[in-house]
Amino acid sequence: MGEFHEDEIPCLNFDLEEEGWKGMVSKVRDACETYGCLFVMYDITPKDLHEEMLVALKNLFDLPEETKQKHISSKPYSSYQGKCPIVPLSESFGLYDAAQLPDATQAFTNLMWPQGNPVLCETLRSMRLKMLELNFLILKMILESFGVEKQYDTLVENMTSHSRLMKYRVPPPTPSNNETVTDIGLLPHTDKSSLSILLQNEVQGLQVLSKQGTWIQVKVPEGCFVAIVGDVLKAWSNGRLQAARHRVVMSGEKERYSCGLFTLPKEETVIEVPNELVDKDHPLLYKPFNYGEYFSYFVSNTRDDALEIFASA
Ligand SMILES: O=C(O)CCC(=O)C(=O)O
Ligand SMILES: [Fe+2]
Repeated sequence: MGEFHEDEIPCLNFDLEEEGWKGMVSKVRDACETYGCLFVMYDITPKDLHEEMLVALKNLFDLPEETKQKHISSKPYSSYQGKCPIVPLSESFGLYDAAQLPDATQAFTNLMWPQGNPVLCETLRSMRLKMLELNFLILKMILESFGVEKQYDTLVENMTSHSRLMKYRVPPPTPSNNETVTDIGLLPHTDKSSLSILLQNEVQGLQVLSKQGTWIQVKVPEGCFVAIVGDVLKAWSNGRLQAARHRVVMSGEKERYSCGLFTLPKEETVIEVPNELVDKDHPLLYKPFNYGEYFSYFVSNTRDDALEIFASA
């Protein structure tokens, strides 16, 4: 088990005027290779959107259970998930494409508040757009760092998005009879996305597995986003970028709220390592594969090593 300090995960201030684009591109690439994740300070307008979003999340999860259960989707990981016996501390909503389709946010808010809630709807929409913008900005930096920025327009065309809204309850006190209680909020996984952007309240709980195999308690600086490399970028980059395995472990006495914006390829897209990323020192690790087929394979097998089994060359 190697040494690993939480504060090694870089926190980058995306004030590009001050730092310069090229310098930032190389720092993002380093972080994605070394940790598969980074913190980003990203200028938010209006300034308190982050706080408004956290209030919106609380209001949403405070709704009665039967209202929340109305959010049903045929897509996996999208319906409202309330009491789940494996991870009883967490509750979540998934929304497909919601960042790009303004009507989807409206439809969702109308379902939750039939009398309307325009303020909350606007907060959700603005925050999702901000997170989508940041997601694409980082993807652009990654392509540029590999000298394949000409692929950016195609990547954007072939990309869709998914967002998740999450609440984690306070874990129950440890019983005196030594019975184990679960403090797991979210089981260990790698994201099936290209890149994920997360936002959270002040309650920490996210843990990332280091290359050395130890769980790192991540301390997300206030107001920062977390960017996490998903399976798709790992495969596309011929294994050079790390898909960070992560989980949520709850402690303390406050509820945790978070929200994620995931970019993912449209179902029919073929993920293929660019020729520029294959050479004598970097033999091809992943054969071309169809994203929709990979996702279905994962949904029906939910194996940790799904990517390796499905797409190894
Ligand atoms: O709540 C978090 O911070 C993590 C969420 C997450 O990993 C996910 O939704 O994939
Ligand atoms: Fe995740």
